[in-house]
Amino acid sequence: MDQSKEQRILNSVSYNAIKGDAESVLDCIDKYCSQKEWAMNVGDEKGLILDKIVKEADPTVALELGTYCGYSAVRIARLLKPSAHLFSIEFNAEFVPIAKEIIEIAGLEDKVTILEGHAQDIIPQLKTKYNVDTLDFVFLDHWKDRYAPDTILLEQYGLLRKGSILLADNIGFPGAPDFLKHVRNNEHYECTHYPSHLEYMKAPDAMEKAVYLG
Ligand SMILES: Cc1ncnc2c1ncn2[C@@H]1O[C@H](/C=C/CNC(=O)c2cc(-c3ccc(F)cc3)cc(O)c2O)C[C@H]1O
Ligand SMILES: [Mg+2]
Repeated sequence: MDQSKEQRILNSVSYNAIKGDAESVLDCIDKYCSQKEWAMNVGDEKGLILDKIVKEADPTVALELGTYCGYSAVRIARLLKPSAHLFSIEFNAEFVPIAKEIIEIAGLEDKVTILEGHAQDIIPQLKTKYNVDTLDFVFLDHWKDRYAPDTILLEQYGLLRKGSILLADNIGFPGAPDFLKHVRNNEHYECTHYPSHLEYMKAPDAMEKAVYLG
């Protein structure tokens, strides 16, 4: 059975990246996905916006929805302070081992825990099973129609605190209209829009930051 695109991305990282060097892992994936096979990583341009918001948040506990190959997990985890941790939720059993391997090549396996399952099943367990109090930063990059319901779950399970920062990918394309409707014109959120471009393409895209006000 020939390999998947995600397996080919891992092969490229495993062969070309410098072990323990997160930047070289990111560069390798960006190079492969812009020159060989497009893939839905947040990419280098929107990645700079992600970096900026993560640095601003300086989170102790961060959550990512939609690990995929682990590109944004590496992007986030490389900026975390020693005591900080990233939980990343992924339900596709094919992607989990690939992401784990890519995160390990980046030398960040101690900073990231991949939780295998559907976000709607895992979010309710974060406090009880994973000893999370509240989340300082959340990166939403999973199925776009899940952004809104999963944000509401985070609220309902008391996982957001005054100042928790949500950052959502693909607000431009494929778009997440329900999420935007939920956070904009909502007294509990302060939103900022970041126009950008689709990963590895010229097409427009955007990210939205929504700070929870309590
Ligand atoms: C609910 C839930 N729980 C756990 N994992 C979940 C989940 N929903 C998706 N996931 C996992 O996240 C990943 C899914 C991400 C969805 N992202 C996308 O569909 C996506 C699509 C595009 C795109 C742009 C232009 C085009 F022409 C075509 C596609 C670009 C992107 O940046 C994307 O994130 C993988 C999946 O297994
Ligand atoms: Mg995305």
